[in-house]
Amino acid sequence: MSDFPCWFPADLPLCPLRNDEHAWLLDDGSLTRRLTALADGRFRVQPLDEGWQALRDEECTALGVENGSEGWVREVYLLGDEQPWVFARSVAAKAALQAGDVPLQELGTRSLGELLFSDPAFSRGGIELCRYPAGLLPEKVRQPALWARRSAFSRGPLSVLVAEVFLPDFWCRAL
Ligand SMILES: C=C(O[C@@H]1C=C(C(=O)O)C=C[C@H]1O)C(=O)O
Repeated sequence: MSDFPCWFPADLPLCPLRNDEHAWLLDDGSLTRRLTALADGRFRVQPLDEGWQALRDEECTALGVENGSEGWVREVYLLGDEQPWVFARSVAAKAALQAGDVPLQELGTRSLGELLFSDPAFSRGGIELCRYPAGLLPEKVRQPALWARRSAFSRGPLSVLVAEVFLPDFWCRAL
């Protein structure tokens, strides 16, 4: 299996998702809000890794910057009932972030979704899907072929690319 994600547009005519998977992966509202409701309020964001790093090539392509560009990388678990339900990796290019006023680096345990969805100036690009490579997941939740989605939230020159991998404990609760 490849160790980089092969994203494809979610609106392909032959979408391979089951209906219940489709309803979660293609919902374009705030995932934070939906998970909070599913967990009856017992939802929180647990930061795993945050910092300036070289972005992956597929991320640079999606953000329209040169391969090898630096950016802010934020990896978190979205926990429901204290279980990791979603692994999320959000990235933005350094130059665009430093030129604007979006405090991605200061979020900590605050949900990025709250920030993005509270600012109507952000618009969301199309959703892409993939079976996420196991090797890119934290060891605790590592397994092959989990469904993931990604989309970019843009405001002026800034794009924040958010990838979300839906973990088995989530599907146990959601289905
Ligand atoms: C994009 C959203 O934000 C969520 C919250 C994140 C965070 O705090 O880092 C990351 C990705 C999302 O799962 C959302 O709620 O829809």
